[in-house]
Amino acid sequence: MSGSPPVVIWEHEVERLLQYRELIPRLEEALGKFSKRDSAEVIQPVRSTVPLQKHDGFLGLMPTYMENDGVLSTKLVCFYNREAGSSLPGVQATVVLLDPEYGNVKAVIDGEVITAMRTAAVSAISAKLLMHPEAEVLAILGTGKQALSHYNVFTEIFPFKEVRVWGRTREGAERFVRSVGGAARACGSAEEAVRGADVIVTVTGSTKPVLFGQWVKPGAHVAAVGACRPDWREMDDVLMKEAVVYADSREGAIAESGDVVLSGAEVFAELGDVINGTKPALREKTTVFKSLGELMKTEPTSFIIPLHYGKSFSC
Ligand SMILES: NC(=O)C1=CN([C@@H]2O[C@H](COP(=O)(O)OP(=O)(O)OC[C@H]3O[C@@H](n4cnc5c(N)ncnc54)[C@H](O)[C@@H]3O)[C@@H](O)[C@H]2O)C=CC1
Ligand SMILES: O=C(O)C1=NCCCC1
Repeated sequence: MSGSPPVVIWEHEVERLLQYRELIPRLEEALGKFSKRDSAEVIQPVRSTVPLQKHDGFLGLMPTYMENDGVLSTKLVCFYNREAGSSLPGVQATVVLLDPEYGNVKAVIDGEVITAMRTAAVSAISAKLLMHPEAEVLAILGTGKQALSHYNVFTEIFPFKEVRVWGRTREGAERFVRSVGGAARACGSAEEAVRGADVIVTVTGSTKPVLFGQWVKPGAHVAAVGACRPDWREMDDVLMKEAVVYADSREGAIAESGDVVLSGAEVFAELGDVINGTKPALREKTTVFKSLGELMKTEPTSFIIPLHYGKSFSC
């Protein structure tokens, strides 16, 4: 195995192999394992970030080792501040799978679909755990790649009666609505999208708040995905201080989330703590899940390989 060149698995193949119905239970299990902080289960340090100052971006290195599962991988992700507007992509990712015994690279896998689907699947897990069970209205702020993957998984697994979308431009929101077949409503302002919503997803490239606590219905659940730098924001202090805050990784949120760092909000629990039953899911309260994407890129990667080889491949 160590002498074989790495297999390259690219976007369309990953798209063909990954399904939310398989991804979600695996991610729930992986989130639970991570929150136990048992080094034989998952080692996932906070990502190292290299600034790409000239290009207003960052390279994030995200290694994970799951010893019991024999899986070693790292994601390499470049992400940029494209707030000023640019046709270049905001996020580009690749996942590298290694043999933990030999140290050689076994696979190089496109990270675009993994990033879109894993991030949306974890937000959906947060909603499953924290939203009101009879939630009817979903609001999505943002109209990019994450907006689409979040729309796809949220409408696949929850019976929302209404989906509202807001983008920086009315045309952007209308284009998004057309792209999903018209089953959503484009809103003229973020406030219009959010007022009365039961679940709010923030997936913007903004560095300043786009979601304000005074608009948010008490008891609503927010899955906050953008603003993954310590000086970037998507939510204001009112919301951050009123809500009960959950994260995928507590250390990640404290180090990388401007919404947490600058508001001084406390991270109440990780999603994995709720899954493990060590912290409660406070569904009746206003809740914020702050997603940093810190973990679980390994999990989808590990099962793409056997799927790619028709289950007969052994890691
Ligand atoms: N938490 C996580 O695991 C992940 C977080 N992200 C972050 O999520 C956000 C969205 O990512 P993608 O959808 O891939 O990016 P994208 O570039 O496809 O979409 C970004 C969207 O944000 C909008 N936008 C940009 N500046 C804005 C502003 N000032 N106000 C309102 N809207 C604004 C754009 O018009 C566009 O609709 C980014 O901040 C990205 O860094 C992305 C991947 C994973
Ligand atoms: O996990 C990821 O992928 C990302 N996280 C935060 C910033 C953009 C990409």
